Amino acid sequence: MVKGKVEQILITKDEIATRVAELGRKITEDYRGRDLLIVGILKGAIVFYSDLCRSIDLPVKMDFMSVSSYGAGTVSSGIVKINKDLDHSCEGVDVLIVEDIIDSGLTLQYLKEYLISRQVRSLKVCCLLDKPERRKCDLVPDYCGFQIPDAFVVGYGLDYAEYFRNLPDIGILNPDA
Ligand SMILES: O=P(O)(O)OC[C@H]1O[C@H](OP(=O)(O)OP(=O)(O)O)[C@H](O)[C@@H]1O
Ligand code: HPA
Repeated sequence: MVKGKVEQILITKDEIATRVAELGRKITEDYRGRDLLIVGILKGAIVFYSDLCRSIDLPVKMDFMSVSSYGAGTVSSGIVKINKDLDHSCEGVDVLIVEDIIDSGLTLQYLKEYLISRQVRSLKVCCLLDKPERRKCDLVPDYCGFQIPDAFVVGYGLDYAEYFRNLPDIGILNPDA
């Protein structure tokens, strides 16, 4: 089923694993001695989140938000909707948002403003993939796995119309599929 729908593997599972381990080491160094809350953004970040958290060697807390702005398409509607908020207060807490991808940047811009308004102690963003060419706002991640070209990608948590999230590699979607 996947054959023909993903036209090219962009990042292999081994390359992802190596980079996730590097990010985990860096985050461990940066947050040593601090109380960190890692916020995963459902659903796209789930696979990256679970691998990244296990590569961070610190006593962290985990929470999730669910937002959506793409529906079943490949272009952001620009309207970000919070479907699930944090379970606990984040006031005075060091928060790291974990995202699968930054494309237009509108989702993260909205989330950052929202969490800052809830008076976090500090706020940083870790994304696996960044498409800087597509940016519609001024947003730069603090930690980034890979910069990628302007193509719609799937796998390792990323979907098209909810499919392909379970692919172990990241590939470019065949636009005709
Ligand atoms: O930078 P942007 O243009 O805002 O795009 C990035 C967002 O788009 C995807 O979420 P989506 O709304 O598709 O939901 P999902 O995580 O459930 O797949 C992705 O997980 C990011 O949250
Ligand atoms: O390239 C992408 N793939 C999957 N979801 C996305 N959300 C923004 N960009 C993408």
